[in-house]
Amino acid sequence: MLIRAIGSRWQNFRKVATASSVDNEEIQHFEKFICEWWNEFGPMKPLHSMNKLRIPFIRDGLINAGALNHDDINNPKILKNVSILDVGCGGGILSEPLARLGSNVTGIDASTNLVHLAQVHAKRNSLEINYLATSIEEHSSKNVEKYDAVVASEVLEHVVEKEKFLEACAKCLKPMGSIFITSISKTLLANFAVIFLAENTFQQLPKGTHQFEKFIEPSELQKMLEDQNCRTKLVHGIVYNVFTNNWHWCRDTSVNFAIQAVKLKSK
Ligand SMILES: C[S@@+](CC[C@H](N)C(=O)[O-])C[C@H]1O[C@@H](n2cnc3c(N)ncnc32)[C@H](O)[C@@H]1O
Repeated sequence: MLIRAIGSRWQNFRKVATASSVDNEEIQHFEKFICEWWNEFGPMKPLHSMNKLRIPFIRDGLINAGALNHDDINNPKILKNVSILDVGCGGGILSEPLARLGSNVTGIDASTNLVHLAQVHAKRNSLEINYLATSIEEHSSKNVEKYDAVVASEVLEHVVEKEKFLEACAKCLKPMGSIFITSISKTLLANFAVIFLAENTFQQLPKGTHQFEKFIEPSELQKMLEDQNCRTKLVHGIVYNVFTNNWHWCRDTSVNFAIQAVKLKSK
């Protein structure tokens, strides 16, 4: 009885002490690959190849959500009037092409070392990106309704306290702004495809990158977004070919998926 009471107190204490979405073991895991982050054929190669799919997804999602001026549609810097927060930006694989499309990108990550890498890499490529080593909870406390779009790509499956994470993401978003998320579904098929095949068998991803318990089904994510006043606009399934390192859209969302949701105006 006493042990159970102490155990429950300890759990509550831990919840308060770690009142953040950051799992430090995850951050340490990603920092191991810092030297190879920008190697297109290295351990982060699926993130590099995923850009072919997720950049048009974000760009077209913003066009369809009416976030762009009509005059900008044919401009190579099509996103020039759009402010984007890239949450869990890592070394900047997604932030950089978004900045090349003209958008005003802020990238945040819980890893100071990865943010430093991102800063150095952007500078070398003459890109102006505002990178910050911080948590989304901290950032959202000072940047309420600041961004036209918030992106969290391949991050949610590494986060604890997903509701808190999404609440903070939504807080940073302007009303009628879009949140774009890509993640992994909590299904046995995803466990097999991502952990057994991609990680353990073909080693297309570093072993130990994913834990099944942290995956989330799109329907559960949609519900959490609704709770933050964000209405789902699009849900796509994504399939990764481990042999060709190519990503494709598909109907089936039971392994990888992408969601765009729009923050409604407050009632
Ligand atoms: C798989 S990488 C994705 C990086 C980037 N989004 C991309 O697609 O190129 C996951 C990143 O999320 C960061 N991360 C994990 N949990 C986080 C959290 N709770 N808050 C902020 N960053 C987090 C890690 O440090 C890592 O850089």
